[in-house]
Amino acid sequence: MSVFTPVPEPVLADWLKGYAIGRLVELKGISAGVQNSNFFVTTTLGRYVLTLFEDMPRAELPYYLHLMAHLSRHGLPVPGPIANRDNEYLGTLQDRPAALVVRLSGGSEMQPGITHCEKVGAMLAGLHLAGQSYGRRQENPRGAGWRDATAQAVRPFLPAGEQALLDAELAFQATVDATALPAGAIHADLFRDNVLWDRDEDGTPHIGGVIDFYFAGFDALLFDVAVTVNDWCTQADGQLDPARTRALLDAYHAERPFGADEHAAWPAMLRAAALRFWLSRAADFHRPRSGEMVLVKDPDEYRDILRLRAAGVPPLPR
Ligand SMILES: Nc1ncnc2c1ncn2[C@@H]1O[C@H](COP(=O)(O)OP(=O)(O)O)[C@@H](O)[C@H]1O
Ligand SMILES: N[C@@H](CCOP(=O)(O)O)C(=O)O
Repeated sequence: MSVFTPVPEPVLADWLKGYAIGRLVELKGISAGVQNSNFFVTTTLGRYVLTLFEDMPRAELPYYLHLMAHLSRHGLPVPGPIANRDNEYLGTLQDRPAALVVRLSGGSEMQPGITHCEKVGAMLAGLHLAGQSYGRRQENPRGAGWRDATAQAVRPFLPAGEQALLDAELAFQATVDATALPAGAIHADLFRDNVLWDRDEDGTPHIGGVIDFYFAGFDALLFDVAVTVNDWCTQADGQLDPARTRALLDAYHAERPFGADEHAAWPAMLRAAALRFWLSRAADFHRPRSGEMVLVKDPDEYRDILRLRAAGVPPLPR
């Protein structure tokens, strides 16, 4: 469920007077998503998505909204935020920080093929290249500090075998210096449900939109590639699908070639990315947010992916 805070139509109609996007025609809650309250808003001038931020510190939100504006200005299919008549992206609605962004077309593809993976690889490289000129900096909110604190919180809930896996992985990651890798603004959650697909007239899929930048931050670009590969290129048994993995990485490499330091760090980054989602899912599973119905994703999937990546991975393209 994704509407934690209801918005009555008359309240929204009044709030929209602070914008230059016409009058409210339709308001509809969105059932996907787990973090915030989201609505489709149609006005006499266009189609938008309204987000009420439920748990996120207000001071951190401008980083995400300005990043979306920056990427959109660079021609990427990222929803541009809408400024109000005070020229601000961030407002307040129902006592929550709130923002409107452009509604993009398309739907997610949960069973991607080679063409999808190629396009996602090229898109991710585009995001990273455009992000290099983004002037703001905010650390990855799910970086090393969060990882260590979450591991300590979750560890007591895990069976002995999983505790051993966690301890070994934390010890391994402590030896990895990701700060030396090429870095910049990363999406950090480019899962299949955060890309919207459209079709060309001949039926070829193309990316209509990349959404959900609310885990973005400054970190190693290769970590973002690893997060993306672990979701888009993993088979049902947890192993990487060789053809999809190659398609995604080749397409990325063609836009932003991987360096020697990235070749060396690749196995560690795939493991770090798997650990990050094992931990967040395990935390949601064992310590759910109280008073809310939230979708909890399966932590075991990423525990198994972590085990498999630690056993060996194919190299990056050269
Ligand atoms: N700009 C957008 N254009 C079209 N649909 C969107 C847009 N932003 C969000 N959505 C829809 O809303 C859903 C939830 O958004 P998401 O950002 O993933 O929520 P949450 O932050 O709560 O996880 C998405 O799955 C998508 O269907
Ligand atoms: N992609 C993450 C969950 C993040 O939720 P989102 O709906 O905000 O993308 C996972 O799969 O664990």
